[in-house]
Amino acid sequence: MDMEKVNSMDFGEFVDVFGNVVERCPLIAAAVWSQRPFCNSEDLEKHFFAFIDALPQSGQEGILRCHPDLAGRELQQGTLTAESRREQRGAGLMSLDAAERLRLAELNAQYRARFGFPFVLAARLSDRAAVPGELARRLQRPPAEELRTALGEVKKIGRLRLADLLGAAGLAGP
Ligand SMILES: NC(=O)N[C@H]1NC(=O)NC1=O
Repeated sequence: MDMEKVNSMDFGEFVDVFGNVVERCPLIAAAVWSQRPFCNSEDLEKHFFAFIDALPQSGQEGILRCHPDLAGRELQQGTLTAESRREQRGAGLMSLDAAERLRLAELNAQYRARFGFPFVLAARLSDRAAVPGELARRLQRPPAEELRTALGEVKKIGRLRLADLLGAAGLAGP
């Protein structure tokens, strides 16, 4: 999909296509649409990230809270978004054994209790073997530092999702 196509999208189409670049936060795509035209994919990405950076802490924490746990209840219940499902499956989080699932559930709960938002990690850049160690490590960090790290992961996820969308031949159109 080229930028000309992106820049020609009406509001509804843009939000349909880019609404989950940030997990369950279509409001961000809705706000970014107003900034068009975009000169290239980096420019488009910059607007998504600038919106996140400009939010007060409560809004940034709200974005994190829109993310499903890794290997959590929504994965078990089949209620993940298509993007999250693909990412979690790719990292092997759909094939954990019972002990691994329990360990992650405990760590996720500890993390949420400490910071007040779920543990967020770009699953496509990690894997099932690395996630528990990374979670345990980040559990020890000071809250302000951890908020910055978690938002950095949201941006990594968004960058990969944008690349999928902009590279997708099926969406290129005539
Ligand atoms: N909790 C969390 O990190 N969730 C996410 N990570 C990812 O790569 N996709 C998600 O939904």
